[in-house]
This record gives sequence, structure tokens and C-alpha cells, in this order.
Amino acid sequence: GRMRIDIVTIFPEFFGVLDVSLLGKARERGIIDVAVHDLRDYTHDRHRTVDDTPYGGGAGMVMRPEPWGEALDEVLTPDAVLIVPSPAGERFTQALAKQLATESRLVFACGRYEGIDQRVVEHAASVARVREVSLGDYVLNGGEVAAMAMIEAVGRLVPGVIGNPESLDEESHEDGLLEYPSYTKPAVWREREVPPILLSGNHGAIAAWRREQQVERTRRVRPDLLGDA
Ligand SMILES: COc1cccc(Cn2ccc3ccc(-c4cc(N)[nH]n4)cc32)c1
Repeated sequence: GRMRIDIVTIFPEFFGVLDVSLLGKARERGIIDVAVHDLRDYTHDRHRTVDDTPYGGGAGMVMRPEPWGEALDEVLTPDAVLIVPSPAGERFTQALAKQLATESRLVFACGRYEGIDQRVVEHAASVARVREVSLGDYVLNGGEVAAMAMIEAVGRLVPGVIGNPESLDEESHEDGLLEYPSYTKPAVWREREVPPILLSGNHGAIAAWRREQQVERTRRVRPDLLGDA
């Protein structure tokens, strides 16, 4: 397949849904191979312990380095990019998604508790490229939801996964602007009309109107994308 994705998590069942979604087709076509690994398979005690108390004190638990070391020894190859979802990571953006979509191998390390012993990331960086990535400025309970979102955002950009690739060109954040509003039949719905320009057949005027809608919507909702103050 064009891309291989390995996911290490204590909740492997969480990723079962990847079999049915859009990525399910990509997997059938052999474009994207996904393998999920249970971190507890890399523990050796009776209780399959993956966490312990934090050095220096503080609330919560930290994920032990040993199981992670053994799991990544198995899946992390030098050509891979290790993606570690984290509240303290760089922001995940469409630009990063596009960059990751060109990679042949991605490994996702999904943490829980208060995160993973930092030495795991430090060691991994001696083997492969490592990126700690945040989905946004809000706190999740673990990395699985973030990994799922990133896998979907990256997967859909891998050539052959999306049926009609031209739809990728016009979407939000593609040209740095939010997308224009979309309409379909009926022309009138609950006494609300579709903007007449869209029924005019004047494709130049329609393109101009759509661009204006993008700029206006971006200025209203996401002025930060315009570099405005
Ligand atoms: C301050 O609160 C926390 C501090 C540390 C860790 C956790 C919980 N947690 C564990 C692993 C993990 C991986 C990713 C994320 C995450 C990513 C984004 N964008 N939000 N949250 C959260 C995670 C909570």
C-alpha cells in the first residue's frame, strides 16, 4: 500500500471503526494499511501495568517507558514519522496533514493518563522523526480521538483514497480561506431561496460571488486566517 499506519494504544477496539469508514475503502484497495497494537501486549506483569506515579509528585499517573519502548521497537522504522498527540504539541493544520500525506509510514503513539514518560519521545527521536501534535486548545482524556481525526485528515489526502480529487482543491483551508456556502435542490425550501446568482448560469459571476462569500465568511468567523489584527 501507498501508506502504512501503525497505532499503539491501550484501547485498540477504539480504531475498529476505521474498517467501515472512507478509509475502509482505501484499505480494501490496498492504498492504506492500518495496524493497531495493544500497548498492554508489551507488558510482562500479571496486571499488564502501563502506568505509574509521577516523579516529583503531582496528580494523576504517567505512562511507563518500558512498554512503549518495546512497542515502538517493533513498529518504528527509520522511514516512519512518529506522531504523538499531546496538549503541548504543535497545532495540527491542513498544511501538516498535506505534508504527512506524502509519507510512506506513520506511527501514532496514543497516550492516556497524564501522558507518556518524556524519555520515550526522546529515545524515539534517535530512531525516526517525531512530532508532538495538538488537535487544538482543549483537553482530551487521551490521544485516540486526536489520532483518529489526524488519520482521517491525512488519509483523505492520500492519492486514490478520495474518488474525485478535484473536490479536495476547493475545500476549506485549501486556499487559506473558509469555504463558500453550498446549496442544492429544492430552489425554495421553507420559503428560503437559493441565492439567485447560483441559478444564473453565469459561471464567472458565480465564481466571483463564491470568492466574496469565502472572504466575508473568513473575516467574520476566522479573522486570524486573514492575518488581520
Ligand atoms: C492538562 O491535561 C492533560 C495533560 C496531559 C495529558 C492529558 C490527557 N492526555 C493523555 C494523553 C493525551 C494525548 C493528547 C491529549 C490532547 C490533545 C489535545 N489537543 N488535547 N488533549 C491529551 C492527552 C490531559
